Amino acid sequence: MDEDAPPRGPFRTKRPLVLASASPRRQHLLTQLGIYFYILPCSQPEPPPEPDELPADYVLRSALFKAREVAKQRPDRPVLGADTAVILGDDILGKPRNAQEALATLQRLSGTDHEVVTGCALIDPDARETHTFTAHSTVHMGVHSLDVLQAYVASGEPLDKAGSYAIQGVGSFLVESVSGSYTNVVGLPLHALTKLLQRTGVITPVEIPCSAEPVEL
Ligand SMILES: Cc1cn([C@H]2C[C@H](O)[C@@H](COP(=O)(O)OP(=O)(O)OP(=O)(O)O)O2)c(=O)[nH]c1=O
Repeated sequence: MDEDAPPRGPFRTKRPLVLASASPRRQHLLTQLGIYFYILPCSQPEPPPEPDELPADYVLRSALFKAREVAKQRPDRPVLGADTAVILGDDILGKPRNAQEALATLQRLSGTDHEVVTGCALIDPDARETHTFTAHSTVHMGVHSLDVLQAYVASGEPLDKAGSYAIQGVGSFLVESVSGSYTNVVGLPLHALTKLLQRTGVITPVEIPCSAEPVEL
């Protein structure tokens, strides 16, 4: 990226970060904010949950794992890792292994409330600090017939999504309501993340020339 490039949104990127993610959704979420970043997915498979590991502890551990693996390759830049899981009862639901598992998951989620938790880890080499946090959202799924769920699975969208659905995609029809951050369900809690990126100087608000006329409300 051209680090002198003009800002594309409300933030100027002062320290381009490395996004340790292969998720097109995470890449899109940062891009839509106009934040400049490099993409360097973690080449190692994320660790599975430990027995009885709390969901928030797991997604944090997984996000840290991804960030630390990529930071080994880019020790000079801030590195952001993230991990999102759908929690139903005591089960941590990641991405389905196949269409059958995706359908079974969606049948379990139908008509219920479930949690979506995302862990984020930002490694800041300049400050020699690692920042971590989790964000929780509650999703209420409507009741859907087996035929509809089978047709949704056949679309292929569920196969690379935690919980076997994409709230931002075709799967939006499944969701009756969300409490908490919507972007957290997609894969990055942008409200909390942009606060952290500002605190660490990765981004700053774009300066508005004082000559700019105030917007007539
Ligand atoms: C619940 C939900 C998940 N997802 C996606 C976001 C993530 O890409 C994926 C969660 O799996 P993750 O393991 O968090 O991420 P990933 O494997 O896709 O990418 P990486 O590990 O390289 O960062 O599910 C949606 O796109 N929409 C949704 O509504």
